[in-house]
Amino acid sequence: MLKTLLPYIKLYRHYVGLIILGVVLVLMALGASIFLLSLSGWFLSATAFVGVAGLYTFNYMLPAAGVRGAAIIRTAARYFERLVNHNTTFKILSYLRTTAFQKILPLSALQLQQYQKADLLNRFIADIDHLDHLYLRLFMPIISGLLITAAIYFSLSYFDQTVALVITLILLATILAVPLIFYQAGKSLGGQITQQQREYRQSLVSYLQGQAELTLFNARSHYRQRLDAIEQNWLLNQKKQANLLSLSTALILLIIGFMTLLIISLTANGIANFDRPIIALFIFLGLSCTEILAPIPGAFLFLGQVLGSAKRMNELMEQSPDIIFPDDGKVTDMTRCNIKIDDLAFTYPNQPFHVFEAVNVTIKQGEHIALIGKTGCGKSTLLSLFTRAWQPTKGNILLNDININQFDESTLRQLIVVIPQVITIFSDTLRNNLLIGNQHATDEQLIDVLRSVELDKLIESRDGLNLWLGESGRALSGGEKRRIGIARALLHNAPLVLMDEPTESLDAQTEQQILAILEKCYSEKTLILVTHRLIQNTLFDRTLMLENRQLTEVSAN
Ligand SMILES: Nc1ncnc2c1ncn2[C@@H]1O[C@H](COP(=O)(O)OP(=O)(O)OP(=O)(O)O)[C@@H](O)[C@H]1O
Repeated sequence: MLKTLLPYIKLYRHYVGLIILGVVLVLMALGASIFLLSLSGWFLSATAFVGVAGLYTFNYMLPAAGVRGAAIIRTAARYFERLVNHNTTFKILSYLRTTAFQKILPLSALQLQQYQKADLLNRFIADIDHLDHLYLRLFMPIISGLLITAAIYFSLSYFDQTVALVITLILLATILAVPLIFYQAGKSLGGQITQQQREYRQSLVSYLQGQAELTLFNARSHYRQRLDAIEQNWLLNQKKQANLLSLSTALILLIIGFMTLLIISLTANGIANFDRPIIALFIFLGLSCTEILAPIPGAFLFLGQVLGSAKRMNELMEQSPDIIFPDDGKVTDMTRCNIKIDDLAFTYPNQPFHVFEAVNVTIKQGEHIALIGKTGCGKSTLLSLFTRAWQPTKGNILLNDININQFDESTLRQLIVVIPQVITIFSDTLRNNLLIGNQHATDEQLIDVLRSVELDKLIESRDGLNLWLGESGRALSGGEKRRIGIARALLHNAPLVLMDEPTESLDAQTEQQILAILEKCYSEKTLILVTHRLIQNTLFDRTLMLENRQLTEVSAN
């Protein structure tokens, strides 16, 4: 168990200061709460004992001030404790998400292929969220519970050693033993809930995405029934978990009740040389211990779920990338790029057929190539070999006469810019969507680039570069999204431009406009543009066709 959780516990070293502050605030809130209830109990019974005669002799002011002070400290400490501990949790979670993302980023397409997108998303959202239980629900209540128990022992032993020892032992036994019982009770349930949540999310995404196919093949209601069955089982297990949680609360109340009875019987004959109201102080203190014990069984009840999530995250994060870039790669002229493809062959793993074999071609610096071929002939695959998303089965790709395996990652990324088929627009401003192309670009450069791709109208709006593009760029047309893609590529300023069907599904007029923009902006760059049909345009110097696993030249424009 510790081995599974260790990577996440280690993260806490980055936040030691905040964690100590959190523990101090929890202790203050708990301490003030216990002090408040015990003092109030003593105060009430002390005033009852002194009766009317006490009006002139009893000092009401001091305990009243103590009660008020403790109430104020409790409220303030609880507020700041929530603030600090939730803030720390968010920081830990965001660090974890960033670290996890950095770990999976270098994984090859082959390694990522084993995970469904919905599964990856579920790991990033639900599994990482579960890990916040570790800090907020597990470590914090246990650590603060043990520390406050020690404080109770030392304070009470001033009044009576035996009662102090009994209360401390009951508290310690509950803090240490009850969690183990509920951990065992909830372990397999937690694992099942994590698994069912994952299964449900994946199936739901597939169900929503596959509506058209499911309807066409009359499989919608069958699939829906399967989805409902998973949901029912998931809800059933959540109900069992909630029942266990209620049982744990009942058990804690039983322990507190038992402890209170024990305190009454031990203190019935008075405590040492102290007045009788001190008995009330002990009883109320016993009752207030509910605050220490209440969160503890619940923490361990969810531990099974936390462990399940930690295992799934570990599995993802422990992978090492199978495509390695050298640290000290070769250097080259970053302003130009010629290409030599030498005897290149590629087969997807576990597939019986080559996508292509023995591909040989030389492309000069500044040449513009149209790469055509039927759907599924391997055009996108060829482009993905340039970026090293996949490793060729045989042969080499050379840029500026250097094998791409010999460049470090940053050099290769600076040499190549890819404009994919689908341009991803983030739910962010126009500026931030463009800065993806070059983090250091100035506003002037962004505006120039937008003019080059004829998107001036976007900056003419009231918000200018702060224009909010909305989720997936909903406010933009298909053609405008492609232009944003070209604008990003222009900002990246790489000498080799790879474009995957940039005019697919656009009308003929917009297609011509986009090609004109490419001709204007990329006259000096080496360009390979993938399309599945022949495009007659002055942009292209040559057209290459991928057919029957071979690359052949079609014609010179
Ligand atoms: N990850 C993968 N694993 C296995 N086979 C794949 C994978 N990706 C693509 N393929 C297969 O490899 C072949 C080439 O696919 P690719 O996407 O490169 O074709 P394409 O020419 O770009 O097609 P389109 O014009 O439709 O985009 C296809 O038969 C496809 O089914």
